[in-house]
Amino acid sequence: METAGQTHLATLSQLAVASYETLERELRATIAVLEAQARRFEMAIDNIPQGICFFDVDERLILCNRRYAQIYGIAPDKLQTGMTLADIVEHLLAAGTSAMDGPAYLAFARSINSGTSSRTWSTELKDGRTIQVGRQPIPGGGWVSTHEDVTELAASRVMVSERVSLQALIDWVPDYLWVKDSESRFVVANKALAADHGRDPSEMIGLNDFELHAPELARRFRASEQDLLRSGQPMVDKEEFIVDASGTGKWLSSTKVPLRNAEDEIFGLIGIARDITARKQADDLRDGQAHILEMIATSAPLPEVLERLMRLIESQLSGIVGSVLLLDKDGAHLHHGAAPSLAKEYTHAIDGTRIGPKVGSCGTAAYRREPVIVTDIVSDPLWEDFRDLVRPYGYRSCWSTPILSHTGVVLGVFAMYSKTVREPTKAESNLIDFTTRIAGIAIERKLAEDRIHFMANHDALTGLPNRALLGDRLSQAILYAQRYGRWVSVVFIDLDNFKLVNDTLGHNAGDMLLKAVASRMVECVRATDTVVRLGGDEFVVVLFDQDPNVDLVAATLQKIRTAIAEPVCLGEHHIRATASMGVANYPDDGATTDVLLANADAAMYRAKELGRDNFQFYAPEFNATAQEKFLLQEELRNALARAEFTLLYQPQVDLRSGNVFAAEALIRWNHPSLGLIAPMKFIPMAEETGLIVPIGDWVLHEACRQNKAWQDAGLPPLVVCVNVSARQFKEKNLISRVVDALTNSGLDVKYLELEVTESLIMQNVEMAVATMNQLQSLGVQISIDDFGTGYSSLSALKTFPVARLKIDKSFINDLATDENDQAVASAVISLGQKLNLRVIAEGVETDDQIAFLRKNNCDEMQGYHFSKPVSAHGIARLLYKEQGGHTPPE
Ligand SMILES: Nc1nc2c(ncn2[C@@H]2O[C@H](COP(=O)(O)O[C@H]3[C@@H](O)[C@H](n4cnc5c(=O)[nH]c(N)nc54)O[C@@H]3COP(=O)(O)O)[C@@H](O)[C@H]2O)c(=O)[nH]1
Repeated sequence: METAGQTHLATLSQLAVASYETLERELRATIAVLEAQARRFEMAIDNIPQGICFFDVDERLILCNRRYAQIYGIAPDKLQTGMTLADIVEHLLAAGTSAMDGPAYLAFARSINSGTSSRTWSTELKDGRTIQVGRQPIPGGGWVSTHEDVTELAASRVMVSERVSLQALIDWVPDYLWVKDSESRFVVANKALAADHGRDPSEMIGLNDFELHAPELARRFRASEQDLLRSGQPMVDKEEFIVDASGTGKWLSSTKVPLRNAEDEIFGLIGIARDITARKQADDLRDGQAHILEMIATSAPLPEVLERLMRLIESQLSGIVGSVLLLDKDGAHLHHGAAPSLAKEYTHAIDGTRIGPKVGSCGTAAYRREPVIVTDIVSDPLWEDFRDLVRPYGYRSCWSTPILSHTGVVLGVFAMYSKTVREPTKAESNLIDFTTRIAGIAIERKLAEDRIHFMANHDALTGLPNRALLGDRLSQAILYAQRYGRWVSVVFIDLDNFKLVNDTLGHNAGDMLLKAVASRMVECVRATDTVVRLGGDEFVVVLFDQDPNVDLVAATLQKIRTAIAEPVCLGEHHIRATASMGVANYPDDGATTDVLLANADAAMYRAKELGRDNFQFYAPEFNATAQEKFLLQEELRNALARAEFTLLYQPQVDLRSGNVFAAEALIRWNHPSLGLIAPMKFIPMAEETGLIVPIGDWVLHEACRQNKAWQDAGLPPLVVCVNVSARQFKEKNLISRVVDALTNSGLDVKYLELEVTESLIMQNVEMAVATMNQLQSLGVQISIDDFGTGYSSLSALKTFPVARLKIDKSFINDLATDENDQAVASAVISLGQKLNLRVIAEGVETDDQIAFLRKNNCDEMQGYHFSKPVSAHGIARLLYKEQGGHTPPE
């Protein structure tokens, strides 16, 4: 290549042969052209990005550009044409850019620039820059060199080579790893991350999130990263849920840290994220199970527990929905307990399915009591009858597991449906088994709670609501009545003489009677009414939403009364029960549950007082009666000390001779202000309070004393009969008390007879017979009072050491007309005859009754027909009269 200098010299040699003027003109023109060319050439050279130098064969500088001076830090004016290479090296050293010293640099330059071949090499300057130098020889000697600052390029080359090795390294990392620039573009991405997007790591470079993710997720990523780049705050182990490009939801734990350059400026970020979906699922499963167990422990409603359980398992198994079916009490039908994700129409369609050997997966699983895995509903014969039903919903496989109690009883079925034809994996089966067991615990617990609740609110014997439920039902009835202007009738019911049945026929018979009466009462009322057993023989009926009409209430009560009175068969006995009932109506007789119950109770007591087997509507004075009863009880406690008791005597007559042979002592209470009080009014009270023991003692002493007094007065000797109450009879020292009474009075034991009731004996036959034997061995006679009412059996009667049977008044009252009473009376008489016992009829008031008794060979009688109970003087008078003597003095 010709240099500018060569052209110049050639031109000058041509001009030497031309005429001076012409030549001068031409020369000037040529010089101008050449100068212009040279300027353009220099300008061009100055504008190229590389430094450039021309050297002649003598190592002298022909030309260099500004860039060259700039690269080496030499002032441009220092570089003059004709300078030697050594001069330039001097300038270079002065500029301080050379990394080598002068001689070394010169030697290096000369070795490089010698020869005729082209060369390229890099040199590193003192300031760290890398200069790539090219050398090209010039024809005829000399050379041209080019100089390019390749520092950045070198750096990126290093980076590229580093990146290549780093890529290999990070591709081993199973987590997602990436570097992004300040614009959130990927600079580096590892294989795991790239593979998720179906790419190679190199294809990720330069992409941003919007090119990889759905817009919403991309926006989320970008916003958080830009925030991080702005604030410089790293994001550490942030757990976030994303839906990836394939539509799969996954949990990531992400850490993103800003990247800074030497100037501490942020130019990008490095991120690492781990797919923690499996761990999250395990956590969710554990937390979910803990939550469900807590729900079970805290008695959360069963549907809520089952729904939570179902949602939990659905969150663990992809593409699966399920249901819990509960087995009805009848053990034959299935009803839905929870099916949050199953198509509602389908759920309804199979609700109430009967279990059986070929009833889809669930009905069959419950029937077989083992899991039934149907992988393809379309072809499995178990689904034959249900295929059309399920088709519209697209379920193809159904895996059903019976839910069993801890004793192995089927409680329901756990069903899982998939829209693909498949069977469960091992892991899925394990999870289903485990969840099914939890469902079993929840159901069993609910059943136990229901049972406890029922037991707490119901009577175990009759199954009726108990006192605990009464308050609730009554309150609701009152609220309803208040709102709609209706009545609530509260009926207190107490069976009459129930204790007698219990005592004489035993507790089993008593229980049977209570059950029979309870179910009859329930049949008499509407489903909205409530029949409650308070305990013992006490019941309450709450009549809900009543017409405000006493007659209608009375009609219901009469219905109950009639139903109760129907005979009940208790083994070999047929019992006719009766009840005393008291009614209080809301709102007239009370506004609260307590007041209504108290007033119905008072009315019931009134019914008892009025002879039982009737019902009474509450009246305010009943409470006054209760108050009165309380006061009377207090008076009774003092009556003995105040000597307010007296005895009347009722003669007993031999039916054949007509002679008085005995007298029954009957107590009276002569109250200073209340007057004469009948025993029926205070004896039960004395029994209740235990006062009967000292009172009975007094009667015994007084009767013996009086009898001895009659004898001492010269009257024909009589037997005095003294009633002994159950409480007295059970006293341990009864025998010694009797002995005391005889000793104190001096009465011969053969003139004392004790009357014990049949029911008293039947309460505890063994004990009664033992006590009666002791009395008999003393010489005291015993008669059985109220005979015929206590259900004593013939075999038991034979063992009783008694002298007389006393036919109860209730059988004598209608003796003339009632065939049943006649049958009982004649049976008792013939029984006495067979057992060699005397029989006395009590309550005899008419000639017809006497005629019947005589005709049936009854031995004795007592009753108003002959004499009412009379004073001791009255008896004396009677006996004198019988003797044909005069009336004794008072
Ligand atoms: N533990 C004790 N109980 C006693 C004592 N004194 C009496 N009683 C018991 O009280 C009940 C009621 O007795 P009372 O009012 O005295 O009635 C007796 C007779 O008056 C009555 N009676 C007798 N004959 C007739 C009649 O013809 N008609 C009719 N309507 N009543 C009549 O019967 C009662 C006697 O019954 P009973 O004892 O079963 O023979 C009563 O149960 C007494 O037992 C006592 O001191 N202690």
